[in-house]
Amino acid sequence: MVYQLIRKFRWPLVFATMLSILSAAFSIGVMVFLNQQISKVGLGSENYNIDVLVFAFALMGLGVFGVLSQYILSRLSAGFTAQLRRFMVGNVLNTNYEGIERVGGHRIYASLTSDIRSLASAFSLLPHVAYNSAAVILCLAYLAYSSWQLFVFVFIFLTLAIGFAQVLMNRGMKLLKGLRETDDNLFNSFKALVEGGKELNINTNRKQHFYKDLVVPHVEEIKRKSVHTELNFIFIHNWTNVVLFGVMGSIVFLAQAVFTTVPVEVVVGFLLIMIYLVGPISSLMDMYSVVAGGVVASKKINSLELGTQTGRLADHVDSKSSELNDDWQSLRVRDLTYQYPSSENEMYQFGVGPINLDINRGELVFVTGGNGSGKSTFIKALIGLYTPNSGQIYFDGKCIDFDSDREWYGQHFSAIFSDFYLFQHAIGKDGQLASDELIHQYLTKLQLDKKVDAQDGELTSVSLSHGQKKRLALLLSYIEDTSIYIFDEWAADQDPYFRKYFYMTLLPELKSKGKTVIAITHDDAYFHTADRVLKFESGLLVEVTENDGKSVANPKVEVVL
Ligand SMILES: Nc1ncnc2c1ncn2[C@@H]1O[C@H](COP(=O)(O)OP(=O)(O)OP(=O)(O)O)[C@@H](O)[C@H]1O
Repeated sequence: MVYQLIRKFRWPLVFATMLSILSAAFSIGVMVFLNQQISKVGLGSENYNIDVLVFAFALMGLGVFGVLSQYILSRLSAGFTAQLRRFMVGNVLNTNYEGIERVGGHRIYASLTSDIRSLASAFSLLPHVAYNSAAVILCLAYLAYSSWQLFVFVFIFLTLAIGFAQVLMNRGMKLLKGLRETDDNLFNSFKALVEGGKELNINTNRKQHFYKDLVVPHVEEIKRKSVHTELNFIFIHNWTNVVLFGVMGSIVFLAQAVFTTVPVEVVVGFLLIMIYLVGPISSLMDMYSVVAGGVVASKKINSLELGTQTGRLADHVDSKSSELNDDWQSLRVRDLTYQYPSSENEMYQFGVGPINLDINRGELVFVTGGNGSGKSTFIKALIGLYTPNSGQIYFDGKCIDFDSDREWYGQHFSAIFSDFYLFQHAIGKDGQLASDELIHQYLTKLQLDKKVDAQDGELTSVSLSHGQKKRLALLLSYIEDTSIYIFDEWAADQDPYFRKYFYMTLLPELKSKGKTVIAITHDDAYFHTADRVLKFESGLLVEVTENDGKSVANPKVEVVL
């Protein structure tokens, strides 16, 4: 994913790099020019005015190309970061729910924040890397030109020194990887800190345990690993300095004892360039930690495999591909099974099915069963949030292919899960924000008109009780106006009055409009209002009770397509 993005920016990156190299060439040019001028000190120069003009021109080039490359670079870096954010969010949105659940919210959040930052920093350094590399290469070329004997010595010395630094660099990469892994744990703690705010606030023992046994060990581990990693890069930095000054000292001593034929001004020029080289080489070594951090971040983002489950990788959000089937008449489930993927933390893998079931247009179906019997799991597989391991779902005879039809098929459902998230914008079937008038009608219907208002399709307040929030979620579902409604224990938080209103008025009303309702519920007092009650036990559909009271144990459905 990151590689694709870098490819997208390759031409502006090449342009900024070229400008950086030009800027480097000018700075080396100034150095070389000054070096040559030193030899004229005390002798006078015939071309004095021309020399001053050339120098002024070189300074101008240095400034202009410097500013230009830095400006293009900052624009490029901001553009890359923005594109990376869009890419990441787009790919999270285009990733199957299963994939999101597998990765875990905290890991996605960690990537959205720390990995994007690390990558953007590394990306913005690329032209600086080019600048400094160019400076080093040009300097070495000039050194070779001024004295090949001294250059051969410098080259061998530097090659050996870089070889040793490489060992430290590889170690640094490993340390950075380890450091990044601990970030995920810390983000998990941050998630608990925010989401478990109430529980932590009320319970001092829990607060203590959370702080001392969960957060502090993670923070300390990060501190320890950071110091360790930093120490590695400090070694690299100082090793570089020692090597460079070592080379300079050796040149001076070798010039006295071995290379006695090399003129003094060549040795002085050589040293001048070497002193200049300290800057670019040290910068390159310092940048290595940032670039390596970017490589680690890129690998981390790729390991999430966002968007790859759907085969799409994009900086946009997929939209409905074709017209919905609003006239559908039957939804048939055949031998459907779904098993959660294995994980280290789970004692066993829960699965549902094989399940056979026919649901007709306009039916009111209740799903019941003990906690953990698989009701929600089945519903998630039914509506395409989970991909069944085997079996088929036929929507009006069309066998749903979860690779190509998932998006389209999912559009026929509006769902309120027990752990729902309440969005503030009401979006209609046409994808547009609903009119405030329509929102008001539903606010009145759901007895929230005194608490909530609407402005340009947005609910003005969602600071409500949990039961009231669920009513707002119902309002959003109404406005979505799909043909199938899924309610996962919707009435569980409602007062007796509203619970009755839900079962006796709202659900029959939806049915009378031709909507199909599948509601997970434990409210047996209202089971008689449903057309059918499906009972789950240990992942299996064990009983179907028809509204005439007829009960069918272990129902087998005739396959009629
Ligand atoms: N994300 C998950 N990963 C792995 N296993 C899961 C996951 N979610 C649920 N399970 C397993 O599936 C089983 C059934 O969960 P499910 O949510 O379908 O039950 P349910 O019938 O809806 O229960 P409840 O009435 O308590 O909501 C659980 O006991 C659990 O072992």
